[in-house]
Amino acid sequence: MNTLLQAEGLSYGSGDRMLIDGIDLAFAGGSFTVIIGPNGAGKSTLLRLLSGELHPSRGTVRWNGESLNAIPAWRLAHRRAVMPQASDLTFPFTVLEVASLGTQGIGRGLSRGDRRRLAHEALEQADVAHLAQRNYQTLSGGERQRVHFARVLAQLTAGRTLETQQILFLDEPIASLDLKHQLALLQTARTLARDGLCVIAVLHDLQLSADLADDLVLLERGRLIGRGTPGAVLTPTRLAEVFGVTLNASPLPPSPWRLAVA
Ligand SMILES: Nc1ncnc2c1ncn2[C@@H]1O[C@H](COP(=O)(O)OP(=O)(O)OP(=O)(O)O)[C@@H](O)[C@H]1O
Repeated sequence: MNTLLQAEGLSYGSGDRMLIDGIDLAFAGGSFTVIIGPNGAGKSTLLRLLSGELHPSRGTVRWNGESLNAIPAWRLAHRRAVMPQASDLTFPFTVLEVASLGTQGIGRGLSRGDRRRLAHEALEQADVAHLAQRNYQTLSGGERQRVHFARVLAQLTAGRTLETQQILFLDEPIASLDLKHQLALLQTARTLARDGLCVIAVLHDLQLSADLADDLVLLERGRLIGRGTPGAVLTPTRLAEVFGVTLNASPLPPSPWRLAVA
């Protein structure tokens, strides 16, 4: 594996509690990894540590061998985009302005017109171009989520004018989306991974995770319980122990969804 991002002995504590405890993980370009685990397992905390948004209490995160802490914020913004779980904006931005935020200060040799075009294209990719002039604050939860997906897509496209290796971090990106848009967003992420991007997402839907991910990272109480292909990680024993659910035969029975996302 051609490692792009590597976490070693990664730990994060709050008070006397370890929210992330001694995790070693490596991620390569061109891969789609999904972090799974029960509520409170530490998935968002891990994502924030890997993206450089949080600083570890112990351990390191390295980008191509270079400590994440040593990379200037502007360069990091070209290398990785983060779609957080919730993104409330207190300012009455239009949808186009929110998508354009992704390109602000990002990219080399881009004119204002180029940035606007990138934002528009990203809105189209996220199926919210028809809302471009709407006040973001008046949108539904799912529409807002799609606008933020457009924002990170625009950021990555602008960043590619300077950086060829990039990571997209997605924290429960489909939580508010209807089925069609869940599949569309994940399909877009998967296509980006096929084209060389490293995609790291937190998802709760184990079926979709198994269908779409190259590999899964399973967390429980801040610890790494499993890492590998969906078939290797989602064993009946683990599903019972970690999620408290039982399955009779195959860990993940055939689903009609699989046809749609193949
Ligand atoms: N700043 C903080 N201070 C104290 N505890 C925190 C802090 N941030 C998160 N936690 C706790 O750490 C644990 C892990 O939180 P995290 O949000 O990473 O979990 P998660 O796996 O993403 O959960 P969910 O599936 O519910 O979104 C939770 O028990 C949470 O209450």
